Amino acid sequence: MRTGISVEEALELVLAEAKGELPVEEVPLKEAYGRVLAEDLVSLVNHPDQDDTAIDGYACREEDTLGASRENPVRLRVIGQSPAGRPFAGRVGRGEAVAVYTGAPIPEGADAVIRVEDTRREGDYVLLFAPASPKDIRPQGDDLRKGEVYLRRGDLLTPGRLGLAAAMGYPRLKVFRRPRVGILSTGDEVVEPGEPLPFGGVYNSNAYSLLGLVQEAGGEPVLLGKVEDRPETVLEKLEAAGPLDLLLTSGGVSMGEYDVVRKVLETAGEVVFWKVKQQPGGPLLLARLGGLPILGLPGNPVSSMVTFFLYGRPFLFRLQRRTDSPYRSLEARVLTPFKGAQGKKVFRRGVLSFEGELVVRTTGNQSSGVLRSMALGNALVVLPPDRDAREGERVEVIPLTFVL
Ligand SMILES: Nc1nc2c(c(=O)[nH]1)N[C@H]1C(S)=C(S)[C@@H](COP(=O)(O)OP(=O)(O)OC[C@H]3O[C@@H](n4cnc5c(N)ncnc54)[C@H](O)[C@@H]3O)O[C@H]1N2
Ligand code: MOO
Repeated sequence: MRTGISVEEALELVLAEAKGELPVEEVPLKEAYGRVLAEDLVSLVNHPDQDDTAIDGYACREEDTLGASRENPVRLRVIGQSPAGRPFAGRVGRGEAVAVYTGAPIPEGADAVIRVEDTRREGDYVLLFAPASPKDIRPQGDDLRKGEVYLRRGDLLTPGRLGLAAAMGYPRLKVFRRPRVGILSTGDEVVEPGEPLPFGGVYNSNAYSLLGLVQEAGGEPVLLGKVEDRPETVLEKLEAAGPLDLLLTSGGVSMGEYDVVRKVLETAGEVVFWKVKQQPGGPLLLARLGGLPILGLPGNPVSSMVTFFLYGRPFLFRLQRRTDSPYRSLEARVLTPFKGAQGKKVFRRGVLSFEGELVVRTTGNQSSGVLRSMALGNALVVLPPDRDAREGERVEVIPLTFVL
């Protein structure tokens, strides 16, 4: 077992556990939002399908209209129309025009369009007060070319990508099965909301903040309740949970030897590391039980959330082969001081905003037990070991908003 490792080493060891392949399932487009593509998508069509018009007006030959103006209009004979979806079948010859509507194919023979505002219809004829131009013709395949790959395995299906998949002609998509993430709480003082709170008790907030974080990361949370004192209960809960891709435990990792989860992991499984040089979340533990990776998150409400965000989320992204990063760093100017820690990388909670530049303020009390900081804050302020941040300095911040 390794111990007292850096944040970077810990992340590497966690990611090395994301070896499994998630099964692939097929879903209709209307259920695919927020899922992760399991295949590259090649466009089945061109978009536009043909050269088409971006404006309502008339299609004609540019050379027939050169020099047209208010004073000297050009007169063309209207030989038909081409609404979107019902293309004009004939050919546009010299001195002729076809009425076209946005999205309609440009009729054969025409190489320019003019907007209706620059014309006047006179029975079978149209007067052009300006030259027609090719600039409002959208060439075939301007957006999508048949046979080209526009979406890749591992791409999160955002609204724009869902629309793109539809535009490429796919009614159903192959996506990865959501990773199943077990959430197991420990601690005799922990009770479920709704139950009476005994003396010294605390409501189980970790299970629910983790449930939200797992869902944000594309996973399917499986609430496993609370572990009792007997080591067998851990194994019983795991058996009852069915197959999992990751297990999160919360609590009972700081001192270890009295903790039931740690006992089980040391005897029935294998501890990879325990303790990372960071705050909050220093007592983080990584283990395996059978083939199942386990993150032993510290019990303090802020610590369990921050460690999931820094390690659990990247693990789930890697497992889903996600092409986007689990988090990103920005630089912001500090408007309130933040305190660092000796020998530890520190993750304070802040409110990030744009006020002519990116600025960050503290959420207030930075204790690992003050969950309000995670509810108020929208960013982690990252301080290297042995470094405070004074007002006016620039610091690294990691937004906690989940799609950038
Ligand atoms: N002597 C030492 N004491 C502590 C150390 C240490 O190194 N030496 N480390 C501190 C740090 S850092 C942290 S973080 C915590 C981690 O503690 P555990 O993971 O063992 O968690 P617990 O002791 O069970 O609980 C800590 C705290 O969190 C509350 N908690 C636990 N589970 C939940 C839950 N599901 N929902 C809400 N709150 C929960 C619990 O009541 C405690 O207040 O240890 C420090 N101590
Ligand atoms: O570092 Mo512990 O994780 O909150 O106090």
